[in-house]
Amino acid sequence: DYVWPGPNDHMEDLLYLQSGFNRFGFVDGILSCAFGQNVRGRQNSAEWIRTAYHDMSTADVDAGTGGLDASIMFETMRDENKGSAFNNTFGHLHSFHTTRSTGADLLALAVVGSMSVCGGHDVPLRVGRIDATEAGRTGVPEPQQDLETHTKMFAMQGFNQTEMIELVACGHTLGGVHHEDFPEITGDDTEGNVTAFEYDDSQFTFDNKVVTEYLANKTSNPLVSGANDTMNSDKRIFAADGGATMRALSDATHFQSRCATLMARMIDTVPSTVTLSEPLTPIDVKPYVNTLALNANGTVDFSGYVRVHYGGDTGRSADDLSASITYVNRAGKTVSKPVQAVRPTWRDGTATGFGGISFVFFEWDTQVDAEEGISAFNIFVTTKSTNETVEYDNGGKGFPVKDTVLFQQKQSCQTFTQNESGGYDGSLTIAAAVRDDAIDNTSASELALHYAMHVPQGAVLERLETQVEPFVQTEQKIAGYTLFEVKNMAINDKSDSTTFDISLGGETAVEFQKTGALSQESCVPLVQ
Ligand code: HEM
Repeated sequence: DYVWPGPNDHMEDLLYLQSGFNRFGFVDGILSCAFGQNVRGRQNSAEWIRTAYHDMSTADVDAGTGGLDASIMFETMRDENKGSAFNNTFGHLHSFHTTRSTGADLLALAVVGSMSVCGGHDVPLRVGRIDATEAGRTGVPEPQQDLETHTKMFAMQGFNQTEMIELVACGHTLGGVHHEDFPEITGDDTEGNVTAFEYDDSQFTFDNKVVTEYLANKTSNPLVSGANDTMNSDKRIFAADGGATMRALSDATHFQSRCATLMARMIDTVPSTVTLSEPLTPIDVKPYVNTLALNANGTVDFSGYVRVHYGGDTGRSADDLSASITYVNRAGKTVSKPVQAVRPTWRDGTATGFGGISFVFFEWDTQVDAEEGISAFNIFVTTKSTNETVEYDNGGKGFPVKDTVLFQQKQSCQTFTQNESGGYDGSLTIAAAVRDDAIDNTSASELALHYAMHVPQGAVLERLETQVEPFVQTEQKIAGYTLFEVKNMAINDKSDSTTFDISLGGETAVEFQKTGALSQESCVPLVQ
């Protein structure tokens, strides 16, 4: 059973919080299946799926190398990777790239999201992919190659002949061929012109028209009916088994189910060194601690959200729910009366994600006595109509909270100033309050910032490198805590929105805090 915090919490947020309250907004690049930021000829959903296939297609499953590892971002200059789709795709993934969401996992999510937005069946999302740090081998299939070559290439990727036909048909239900990139196929090189794989705007829907139109001998697919037969790779592939697989795919339900299965296999083809998680499922009741910080009154501000899954087969209805928390002090004793968590008015406090999953949020905001401290909290969800309350205690131990080191967000800040060469120099200050009894036990110098610095690597995504920086003790002491700072640390302009952890004595004390929240804020002193 799920225990909070989990290693995939952030990916679960990216998958399930698309719109509404506390949205993460991965969907913004695929607001509809046809969406392409109004750039003529661009369809992001199609580009994202094509990018994933090109990244995966250089896998050698017997050798256990390649697969979905984002190596494509280093391979965009190759002839086998024509067009702007790959850089565009990673341009979107860029703002979601963190230590908890690799480029390759985000590319897998891009496929899952595109399938969802375009009306395909749900594709399960496993996570744990690791990003390549350099280009991989060549070997993406190209239209001018013959059937035997393609069959061998797909076999190397782990797909037999039937699966090759299916995967190509599943991919080529979206988008089309760009004239500027493939004039030898389309007979025209006008920028922005696209010959779609399907008639009547059906390339904007994940359906099996690419199959039925092919079987009816009336297809717009330029890889079937193109004037230059050498380039008609879909024609050769679709007919490879005499049409049996294509006839089977003319059944819409069979098409959808095979495509969901094969798209999942496509994104789950990873190097043998990678272990993928089980498919993510919506976490039933999940908390978010937004603030745990010392305030000027010498108490600890403790605020966050309770997120409850409703609808579907949960049996819950958002309007019939309320939530509260209680917390336990450092000694393990329940000290608080229930703290009511309030449903926000913003977006009705609800959010939805891929796969039609819905959540309702409740917000709590309270103060904890600094001396008594806090070690855990429990969540209570009440069904108002029946007055029935269920306690969620995270598998028995409560939802853990560490109050040894507090990240002082208000005392932290980040600024950027323009330098002489026209770029920006950043400066970051992070403040933390450390409980005095913890300093006595460990040397204060062991308090360290672990900063995920973005380092350019000749690709759209930067490499994330952990920069470890010691904190310096300040004179300021409040309520049994001493303030520490990493002051005016120089950061590059690629790192304007990243994350950090804080460790004490080699152990992580504060995790995955976002610096984006600090932008343009000035550090506010903690005055009593
Ligand atoms: C022998 C195998 C394949 C060949 C030769 C091939 C070839 C092509 C070509 C030439 C294009 C036009 C690209 C452009 O102009 O932007 C294209 C588009 C596309 N391909 Fe493939 N493809 C193959 C397999 C696949 C597979 C297995 C998938 C995914 C499962 C896929 C997904 C797509 C998508 C979604 C597009 C549309 C891109 C857009 O509209 O931007 N392809 N393919």
